[in-house]
Amino acid sequence: MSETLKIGVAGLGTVGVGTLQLIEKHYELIAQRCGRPVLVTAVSARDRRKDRGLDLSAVRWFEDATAMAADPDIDVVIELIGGADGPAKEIVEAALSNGKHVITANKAMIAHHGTELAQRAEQAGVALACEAAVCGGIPIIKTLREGLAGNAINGIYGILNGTSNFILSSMRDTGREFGEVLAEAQKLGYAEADPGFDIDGVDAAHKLAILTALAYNCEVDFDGVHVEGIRDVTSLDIAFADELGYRIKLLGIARLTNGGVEQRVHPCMVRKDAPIANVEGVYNAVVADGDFVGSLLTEGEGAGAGPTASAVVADLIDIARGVRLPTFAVPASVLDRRPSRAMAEHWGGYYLRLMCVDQSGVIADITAVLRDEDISVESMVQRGRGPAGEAVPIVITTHETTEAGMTRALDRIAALDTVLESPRLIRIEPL
Ligand SMILES: NC(=O)C1=CN([C@@H]2O[C@H](COP(=O)(O)OP(=O)(O)OC[C@H]3O[C@@H](n4cnc5c(N)ncnc54)[C@H](O)[C@@H]3O)[C@@H](O)[C@H]2O)C=CC1
Ligand SMILES: N[C@@H](CC=O)C(=O)O
Ligand code: NA
Repeated sequence: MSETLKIGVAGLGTVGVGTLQLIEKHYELIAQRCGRPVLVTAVSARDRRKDRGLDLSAVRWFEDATAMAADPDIDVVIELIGGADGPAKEIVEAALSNGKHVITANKAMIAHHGTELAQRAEQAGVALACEAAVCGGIPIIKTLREGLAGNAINGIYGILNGTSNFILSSMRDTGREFGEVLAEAQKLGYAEADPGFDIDGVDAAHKLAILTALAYNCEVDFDGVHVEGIRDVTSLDIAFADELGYRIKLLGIARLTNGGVEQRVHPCMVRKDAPIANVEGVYNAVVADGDFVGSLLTEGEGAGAGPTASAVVADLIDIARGVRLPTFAVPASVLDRRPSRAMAEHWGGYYLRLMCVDQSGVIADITAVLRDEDISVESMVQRGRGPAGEAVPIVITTHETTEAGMTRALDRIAALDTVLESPRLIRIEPL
């Protein structure tokens, strides 16, 4: 067997601990598959005294992870700290400039600096691998870069955030409140250090920006993603969706447009019988439509220690085997720049929920605004009879129309005296 591959791991939280456990448990299996032993010889985290249930007695401890990244006795640095900038980026840059391969689960960093870091890795002749950064255990980067390499990708969409899918599924199935389910996702190790990234759609947008670069050979453009999260999705909307034959899912969607690319993350109404509607809990799924392969759905756990460690170690095994692949589907130096399509140009159906005073003329006023914007109503439901002055929900679904017209209509509807709360809008996605 050839020489041992020596690993330094920065960050020993959910993913770091899971990765060390996997490498320890499958030491023999990994050595067999790589034709050489793979050993964690150094680690760095914030608190040395913390009990992580790991035996670190034979491993060098670095207080300064950047020093670890520069240590001549380490071949591969695994960055599992998180954050687009700060220590994580410094460590990765130090590792690359010292000629070390890097593996990272850090989607925020790749979404913001992926093109530049991949170029640095290529110049240094080392790997920068990030399978764990997108959809945890699903090998979606490998799928796009390798398995579908012969296809032009017509479109790609998916459930890209485990925490928000867990919240939406649990709210629907158990009637539990948003906050309570989020706390459980945090306890299970699914959520980001700042869970706002999960529930406001930012984490899904990080992943979508990476998938777009892989699918369309373009630079990673996080700022080009339209982002909305699930904070405003209520149990009432979930119940109305069910009644109308839909489920609410937070989706990331990317498509080529004329000369550009459309990238959007927002809650969607999807028909209950669509495969993606039945992906529940912490599971993620990605549907890629290739021109020769057709539609391909991959599904698996998108967060948590085990699935994420599985992806980290898959990258590690590639490196140990001597496989050298670019971070994206083409070398970073030849990635194109593609302009993003504005959300105002979106064309689709809409679900609107309005909380209105229960009096005559209300519906006529609302439909008059929709008529003025040439928006055609598909269905309308009013529930209950409220006591005088109390709000009752009116739910409207529309045929396809423009986002710009819908935004103008909603501004006027929100200003009506009989509409008591901000209107809720959820886009209907025909998948
Ligand atoms: N938790 C999950 O399910 C998944 C997480 N990720 C990503 O993996 C990365 C790590 O996530 P988690 O393990 O959940 O986070 P975590 O918060 O559980 O762990 C972070 C670790 O980094 C250490 N750390 C912080 N600053 C440091 C520094 N300056 N030097 C050395 N260590 C430092 C902390 O002590 C802690 O051990 C993040 O980029 C996250 O987005 C990716 C996929 C799934
Ligand atoms: N917080 C993320 C973790 C995995 O990327 C999620 O919930 O999906
Ligand atoms: Na993955």
